Order: sequence, then structure tokens, then C-alpha cells
Amino acid sequence: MNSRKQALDKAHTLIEALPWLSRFHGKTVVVKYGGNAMTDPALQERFAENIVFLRYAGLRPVVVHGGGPQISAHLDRLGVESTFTAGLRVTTPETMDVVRMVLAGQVNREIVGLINAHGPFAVGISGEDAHLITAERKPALVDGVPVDIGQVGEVVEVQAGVVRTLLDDGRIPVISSIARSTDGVYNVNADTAAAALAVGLGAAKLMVLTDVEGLYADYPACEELISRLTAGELEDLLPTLSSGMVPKMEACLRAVRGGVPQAHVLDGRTPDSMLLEVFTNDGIGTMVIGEVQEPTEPVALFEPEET
Ligand SMILES: Nc1ncnc2c1ncn2[C@@H]1O[C@H](COP(=O)(O)OP(=O)(O)O)[C@@H](O)[C@H]1O
Ligand SMILES: CC(=O)N[C@@H](CCC(=O)OP(=O)(O)O)C(=O)O
Repeated sequence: MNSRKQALDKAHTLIEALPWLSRFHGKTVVVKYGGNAMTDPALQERFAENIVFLRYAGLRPVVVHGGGPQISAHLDRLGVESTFTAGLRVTTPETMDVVRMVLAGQVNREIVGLINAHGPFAVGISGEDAHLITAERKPALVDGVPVDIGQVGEVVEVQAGVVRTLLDDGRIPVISSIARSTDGVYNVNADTAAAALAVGLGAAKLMVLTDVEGLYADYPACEELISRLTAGELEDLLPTLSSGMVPKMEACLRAVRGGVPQAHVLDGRTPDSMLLEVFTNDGIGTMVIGEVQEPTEPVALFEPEET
């Protein structure tokens, strides 16, 4: 490709972003960054660059992170086996200590450090802080029967004031998926925590990063990606989905039903997947929308003058 054509292509990409910049300027977007999308150091740095780009572009990004593989690796080093029931970690008081230590003490610090390599933006907090996330004990459902899995919580309340204050101050909140309650702390699935925060913040978008392109209609063949579906269609599909995607798609449904206009599952292995989603016309991954369809094209910036 000659250099003039390359330059024109770059300019085209930039100008294509203009209406999207206008649409999302000043809007809060919640990004869930998870364990399996978080393993490659080069991609981690790129993730941080994308988040900082969103911030400089005038959006208000909020990062909610998990770290399931990192928790399991630490438990393994301690000689403790990880057990999951219906996709949720069985969390004894000893396991809870490790969850808290790894999420708030290790993973949160790493993400904050990567973002802050670009400026004084990221502030790490835990869902326990300032009553941000309150949870209630949640048994897992196995064939419809509730099974106790310890200190695992379902989010029942979000007090987003502390996050709003940080955003108003130009910061990028980075939040660990841990919740408080009157009777202790709870381990909350990070997809669920991100959805609850997106609703609590009145976010314009939830983006859930994972290690696949999005939701496949034909999993495990993975040839048919669903690029767009409504909350109603997703509700019908949910009982047929296999684990892994279930908490992610439940989170998207919860967000959209709670008033977030768009929820996306994106491939965290694709560099710049967030930028491609927010700033290009084609988007990427799987998008869940409410029943009342959002316009797919951005609104015109200026009405053409009448001649
Ligand atoms: N219908 C589906 N479409 C895409 N992935 C699916 C589907 N059903 C199950 N999966 C699995 O879900 C996994 C993502 O879930 P998980 O590993 O828990 O993600 P993360 O660690 O990013 O939170 C994918 O790697 C894939 O193996
Ligand atoms: C209750 C429960 O299962 N909590 C998760 C919290 C971390 C998480 O969700 O991390 P990923 O997003 O990386 O999977 C866990 O302990 O693994």
C-alpha cells in the first residue's frame, strides 16, 4: 500500500470516530476486565492505553475487575483446591481472605499501575469501600436446588457516590469485585458486579472483555458469532447457554434491563477491541440492546443548512 493511501485511510478512521466522540462525550462506560482476558502482559498494557484513550477522548471509564485464574493460582500455591458450583467459587472464610488479598492487593494494584504509567488517573478501590457494593449471601442453584457455597454474594445495593466523585475529579476508578454486608464481606462474580455498577452509575455502555470473540450461536463449533440481540432474545437463549458465558450474558441482561442502553461482550485478546467498539461504525463482538432499539448510526452533529 502506498504511503498516501495509508495516510488517507488513517484520516478516514479518525473522521469516522467524530460522531461517536460526540455521542459518548461525558458519558460513563463500565468495562469489566476479567481473568482470562488479563493474562498477556503486552495486552494488559494495551488495555491500559485503551482506557486512558477513552478518558482523554472525554468519556468517563470505570474498570471493574475479576481475577478468577489469579485467585485459583494463589490457592494452588497454598495447596488449596479451587471448587466451583454452578460457575461460582465455593468460598470458605479462608478462601475469602485469599480472594480479598489477590483481588484488592494484587490484581487491582497491577491494573492501577498500568493505567497510571500514563498519568495520575487510576484510583483503586474495593466494592467494600464507602458502601459501594452491598451483597446478600447467595446459594448456588444446582438443578433448581439451592446449595450453600459460603461467602458468595448477590449484589443488592450500589451506592455509587464515591465512584461519581472520582469521575468528577477526572480519575479512573478501578474496582475489585468484593462486596460488604452487615455480616461480613462477600465474593461477587465480577461480571455481576460490573453490571450492577453500570446500572447504579446510569452508564451509557457496559463492555465485558473475555477470551472469545463474543457469544456464539453454535458453541463449541464457534463459527456463528451473534453480533446483536435484544434483551428478550437473550432471555430466551439464556437457559441453553453453557457455563462461562452464562454470568456474562446474565450481566448484559441485568445491565440492559436496568436501563443501560447497550451491553457488549468483547474479545480481550484483540488489541484495541474497546476502541473499535466505541469509535467505529461496525462495532465488534456481541451487543445486547433493549427492546426499544437504539439508533445504530450516531446522531448527526450538525443539521445541514437549508439552501
Ligand atoms: N455460547 C458461547 N459463546 C462463546 N463462549 C462460550 C459459549 N458458551 C461457553 N463459552 C465459554 O465461555 C468462556 C468465557 O467464560 P470465562 O472463561 O468464565 O471468562 P472470563 O475468565 O473472561 O470471565 C469462553 O472461553 C468459552 O469457552
Ligand atoms: C463468586 C465467584 O466465583 N467470584 C469470582 C470473583 C472473580 C471473578 O469473577 O473473576 P473473573 O472475571 O476473572 O472470572 C472468583 O472467586 O473467581
